[in-house]
Amino acid sequence: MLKIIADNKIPFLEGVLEPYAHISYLPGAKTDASVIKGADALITRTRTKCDEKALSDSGVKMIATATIGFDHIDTAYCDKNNIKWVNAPGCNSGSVLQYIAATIATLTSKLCIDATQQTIGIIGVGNVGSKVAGFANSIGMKVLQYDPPRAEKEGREQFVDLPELLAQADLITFHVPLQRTGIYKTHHLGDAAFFEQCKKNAIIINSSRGEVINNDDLLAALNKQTIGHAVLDVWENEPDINRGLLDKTMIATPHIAGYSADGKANGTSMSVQAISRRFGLPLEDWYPSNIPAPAHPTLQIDAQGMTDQQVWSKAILHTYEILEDDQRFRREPATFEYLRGSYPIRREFRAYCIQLKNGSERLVEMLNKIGFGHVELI
Ligand SMILES: NC(=O)c1ccc[n+]([C@@H]2O[C@H](COP(=O)([O-])OP(=O)(O)OC[C@H]3O[C@@H](n4cnc5c(N)ncnc54)[C@H](O)[C@@H]3O)[C@@H](O)[C@H]2O)c1
Ligand SMILES: O=C(O)[C@H](O)[C@H](O)COP(=O)(O)O
Repeated sequence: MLKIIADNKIPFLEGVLEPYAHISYLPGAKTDASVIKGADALITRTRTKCDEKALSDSGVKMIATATIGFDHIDTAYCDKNNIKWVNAPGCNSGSVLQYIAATIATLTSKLCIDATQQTIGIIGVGNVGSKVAGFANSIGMKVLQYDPPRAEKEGREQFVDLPELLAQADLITFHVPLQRTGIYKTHHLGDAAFFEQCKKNAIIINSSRGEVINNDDLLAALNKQTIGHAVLDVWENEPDINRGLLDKTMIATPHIAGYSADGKANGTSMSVQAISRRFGLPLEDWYPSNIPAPAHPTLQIDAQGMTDQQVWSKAILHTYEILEDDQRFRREPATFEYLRGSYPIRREFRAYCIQLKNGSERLVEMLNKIGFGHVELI
């Protein structure tokens, strides 16, 4: 019988593959060579290091990671050794969008900023970055996009170069993969020289990978007030993060930007479907049917006397109050992995209905563009 090892923190998976495979659920960080030996396939998260040390002599034929990022997989080793690997492109991009939207709603309110007067610089415009660009456009921000691999393929028209972005952007948000080498290297893309080129009050947001920013340089830039603020979901050396940097951040979370239930369901189903295709199982269309509904799926807003920004902020923060994650984390930063493993159910915008009293067609269109499931004037 097919033997599969799956990370025990992948939701919606239990019971699905059991009719066709012997499946063991193990903690991701402890899934090493000693337990992998003899398995045909792995279903992982980012915490399982899939490298030569773990895989050589294991017999593993396929690795499916239920995540967007795949920097925990030595893809060159896998390719050379005929181990098929797949990630789950875009699976939780809607969740990261919700994280960025909640960040913008929170910051604009805290700092009394009019979003329509702000320029956002997006570094990496793939699945997540393009959703962030669409959101920023829909709330009236000016958007600058930096993505050299795309610019090379598609032409430079919709992209700027990095110095231009850094000179103009009030908010800078990273959505690149972690690449340690090569012409498109992103490791420590955010370093001292990068922060020197930013506007003095620039807000840096990182929800991509911790190592994309040199955390010591970011802390120094915050201390020297070379930049204004930082919002971090990802950190160098997780879970043992730089506590000095944590203290200086405006919003801090333990790598949960992609943790919506929707994103996890997408990731799990993409992994199951890929395993199914590889091993000929009848689960090629499988998708979880048990995603919990939001506690309060309908929100009524009386827009009388409110600005558009107040309305969309209220709608966004109803779905995701990001400061609750921030506070939980700051209270006990040492519980980084526990907070991730016990993350509450969060549903994305599409699971919500917004009823607008005294609203306008313009606001309805804006909320629809943001991605709410249903928006109506009442
Ligand atoms: N915090 C979280 O929970 C969370 C959730 C999902 C994804 N992520 C991470 O977010 C990142 C983006 O995810 P995605 O789904 O948008 O990935 P993606 O592959 O769809 O897009 C990445 C984009 O970055 C561009 N890029 C590559 N090298 C670049 C460089 N040197 N400079 C600028 N742009 C460059 C690519 O051309 C591509 O368009 C990944 O690192 C992923 O692991 C984090
Ligand atoms: O790459 C991704 O998809 C995200 O970073 C994801 O949220 C990582 O989750 P993990 O596997 O670490 O639980």
